[in-house]
Amino acid sequence: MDPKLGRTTLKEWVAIESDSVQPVPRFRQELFRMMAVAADTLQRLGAHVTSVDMGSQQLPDGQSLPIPPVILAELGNDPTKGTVCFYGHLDVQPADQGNGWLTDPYVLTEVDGKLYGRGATDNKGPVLAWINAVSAFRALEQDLPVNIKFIIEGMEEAGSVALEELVEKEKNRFFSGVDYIVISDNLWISQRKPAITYGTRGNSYFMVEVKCRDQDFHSGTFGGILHEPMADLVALLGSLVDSSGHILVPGIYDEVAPLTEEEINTYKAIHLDLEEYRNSSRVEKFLFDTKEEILMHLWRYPSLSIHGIEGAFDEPGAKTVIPGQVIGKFSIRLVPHMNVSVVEKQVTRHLEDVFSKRNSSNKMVVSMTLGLHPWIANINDTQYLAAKRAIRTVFGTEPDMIRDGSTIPIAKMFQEIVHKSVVLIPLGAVDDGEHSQNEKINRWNYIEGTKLFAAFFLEMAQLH
Ligand SMILES: NCCCC(=O)N[C@@H](Cc1c[nH]cn1)C(=O)O
Ligand SMILES: [Zn+2]
Ligand SMILES: [Zn+2]
Repeated sequence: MDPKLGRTTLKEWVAIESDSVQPVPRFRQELFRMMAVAADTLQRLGAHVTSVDMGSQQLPDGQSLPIPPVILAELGNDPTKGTVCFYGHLDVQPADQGNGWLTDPYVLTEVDGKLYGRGATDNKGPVLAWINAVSAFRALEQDLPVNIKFIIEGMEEAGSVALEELVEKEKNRFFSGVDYIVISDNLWISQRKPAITYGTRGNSYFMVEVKCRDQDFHSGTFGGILHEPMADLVALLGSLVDSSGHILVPGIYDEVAPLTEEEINTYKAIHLDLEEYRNSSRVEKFLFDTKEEILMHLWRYPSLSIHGIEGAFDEPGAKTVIPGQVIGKFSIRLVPHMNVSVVEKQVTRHLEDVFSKRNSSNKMVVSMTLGLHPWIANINDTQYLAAKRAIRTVFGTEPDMIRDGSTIPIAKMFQEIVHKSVVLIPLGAVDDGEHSQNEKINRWNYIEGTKLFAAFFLEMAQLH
């Protein structure tokens, strides 16, 4: 670490095992350490830093764990300048070297220009790139072209626990002077071409429980005389989506935004080598054959995925059990202008309808455990123009204007609560492997990404 500039390296950050997904005291300690290191880095840069106590988290097993603080930091408060707020997270997904990693996930390791390590791209690298960009102005003894704020959390991978309440609370204080919000927590759609993201899908996560009793049965003793919970559940799950990916819940497509010719042209403009995409994903055939259809079904149409069955026998071997109670888990990715509570009603009504036709004596309970709204931005907002110009300067090309099929709940929260324009400026390449084994960020992306953020500050200052 450079004591004067507060410069920290990605290697130091990756070495901190800030896993927020596994709720165990050791990782929580690491998360607290991570947030303390980040707060210290920002302080050394000259930022005014507040580490907000987020209280504790009640787990389903009765255990309580402390939530790492959220960092709110401010650099500059010149009223003649625009204020850009950067959101990032420093927690990571679990990583276990025994589980397919070729290097130690917590030791940043360079191989052929690729920096491997958990959190390298999601999201420690991009947070540090933003800090490095600020630090570059400091090193050159130049005034920052814009006022900068940071909101950095440590629980994103666990669902951003308690963050919405904090954003609500800080709406008229920390966020009052903010003009624009930048998030860099997703990927390009290509290996080399930069992108700007203007929309994400939402997600409604469902659990459907089918219960006969709270104990399993022997299938020799009871098989043939029971309404088996698993058979009910498989029928319920099988009623949700057909083999072409079309969702069978009545009314689910009613509110989906109509497709315009202009929108189709935006998909045509994106360069996506389908063959390369298919090969790198190691998938023999997708549901759709054209680039436009693939992009539309990832970004602007809903999809339904079945994730798992709790209580099912899933071990190797041939146990002759009839599970007494099972819980099916599935989710629907939502798109503009679908509504979370309408979807909840449609899904519940559909499952009740299918279940009632089975005349089963089991009990079925449907619950929506997560309702995250889709987000879409106005790409004519100033910061989109600034990001495009900065990309032209640093990369010498026009960006792909993309949406993301996954969900970044904080984007919609900022839009709804803070009422500020949000842009996603990803730095990582399509093959960075967020959440997967051997996550990496390319050295080139990390360095050019830092330059991109610095160029973005300058463009924002001109356009504000
Ligand atoms: N490329 C950004 C990925 C962010 C991400 O993985 N978000 C999760 C959030 C979520 C949605 N439902 C439950 N968690 C995602 O699965 O989209
Ligand atoms: Zn992330
Ligand atoms: Zn993630």
